[in-house]
Amino acid sequence: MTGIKELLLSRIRDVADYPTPGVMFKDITPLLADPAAFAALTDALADLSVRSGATKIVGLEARGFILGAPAALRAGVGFIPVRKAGKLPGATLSQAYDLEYGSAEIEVHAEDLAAGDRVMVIDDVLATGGTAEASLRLIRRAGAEVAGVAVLMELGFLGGRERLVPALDGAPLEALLTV
Ligand SMILES: O=P(O)(O)OC[C@H]1O[C@H](OP(=O)(O)OP(=O)(O)O)[C@H](O)[C@@H]1O
Ligand SMILES: Nc1ncnc2[nH]cnc12
Repeated sequence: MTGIKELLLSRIRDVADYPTPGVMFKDITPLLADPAAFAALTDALADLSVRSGATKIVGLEARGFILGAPAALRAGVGFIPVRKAGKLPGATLSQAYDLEYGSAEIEVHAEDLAAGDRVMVIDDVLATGGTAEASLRLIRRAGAEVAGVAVLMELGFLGGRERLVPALDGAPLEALLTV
């Protein structure tokens, strides 16, 4: 394990039975409160985005905003928020999906993505892969190309990678940590 992985892992807190019984919640707030860990994470995500040739970064609400926005600034590309339904004021594309603990619908401003864009999706956790998969559908429906998905942490036992890899169609799934 490299130094950065140890640092990031040490700043993620396990919270049992949150938000529902049986879920082990991975809380990234201690990592965000540590500027050295947050900077190392931002640099790693930005580096993956630059290497993938991404021209835009999509962040998935809400924790994907916290990680994706500084990574976009660092990478020198635009940041596009994919939000839970009903939060964006303009014309949107919508996609429904299932979560580890519920179901939801995400949206993007239709005008934010177009043919010629190459998009890296950033989020904190890959669990079942439902959120990320839905975001890939939105990106492609907008006419843009998927550069990859980059997450801080993959929960391997939930099978998100197996779900997402076919949907990625050859683009990389990068997880800085796997548990
Ligand atoms: O791989 P999946 O099973 O789709 O789960 C992963 C998603 O779930 C969490 O977000 P959540 O919807 O809880 O929203 P939040 O970031 O606003 O807390 C997490 O931040 C990912 O976006
Ligand atoms: N166990 C978990 N911890 C943190 N975020 C999540 N999103 C989905 N499952 C999660």
